[in-house]
Amino acid sequence: MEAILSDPAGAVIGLDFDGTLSPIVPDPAKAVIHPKAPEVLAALGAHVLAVAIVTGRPPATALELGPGLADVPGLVVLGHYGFERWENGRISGPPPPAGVLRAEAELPLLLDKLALEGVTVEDKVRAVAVHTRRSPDPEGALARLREPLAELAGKHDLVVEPGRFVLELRPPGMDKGQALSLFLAERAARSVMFVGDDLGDLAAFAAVRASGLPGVTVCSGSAEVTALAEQADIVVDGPDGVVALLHELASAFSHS
Ligand SMILES: O=P(O)(O)OC[C@H]1O[C@H](O[C@H]2O[C@H](CO)[C@@H](O)[C@H](O)[C@H]2O)[C@H](O)[C@@H](O)[C@@H]1O
Repeated sequence: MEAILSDPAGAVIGLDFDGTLSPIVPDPAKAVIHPKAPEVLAALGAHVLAVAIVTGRPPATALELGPGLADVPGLVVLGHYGFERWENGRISGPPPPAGVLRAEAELPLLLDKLALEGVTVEDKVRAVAVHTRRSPDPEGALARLREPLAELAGKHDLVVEPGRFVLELRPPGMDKGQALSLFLAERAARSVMFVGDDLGDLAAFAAVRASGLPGVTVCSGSAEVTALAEQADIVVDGPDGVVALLHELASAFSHS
């Protein structure tokens, strides 16, 4: 934190979206960014080298669920775990892999056979997520889905990314760690902070450590995920705690 405070112009602030900037809600389509997050990110963006949102969401969805984010100075959104990038109003990325469409086409039959109530599918074009949060037994449904979804993913050259009551089928070859490492190198960052809440953020924590830069890892804590808190330098209380921490940082910058 010392390095970030003394040289903000060299700092990259990386943040996850769901569970970090946006409180967890039962329906993924109804998630919305914490009302104070865009303003505090804009305040930070005015001082640091870059603010980067590194998320499993498509960048366009993160921006849609986060009105005001597009105005954060210099914001970059590394969506789909880094496969798709939004910057200066433009989205770039490789073509979506064919395997996702094929796997998605097989999902209805697979889910019918398992007869799991309340399991929902989120089509993200470059990935497909199977959610159990709205099932009467979210943990049980997740356990019954693990093996068949791993088989389906393997058949279509995809990998399974586990998250908070979700299993996501997505292409291999990129994760939040790689996305963050590439971004730090591209910007010649001199320090880094990464804030996350879920298992997919462990790779970004590892990238902070592997970068060799002065870095700090922050967990947006929840009762649902404990593995990340164990690896974090700082644990705060969910998105409210994240916004409070970012606010403190922005205030420190504006008073120095
Ligand atoms: O990398 P992230 O920004 O954390 O995105 C990970 C996944 O988040 C979303 O699902 C999670 O949030 C939902 C809304 O609060 C919640 O209903 C769900 O249970 C969580 O798993 C999103 O829907 C996925 O596509 C993202 O990959």
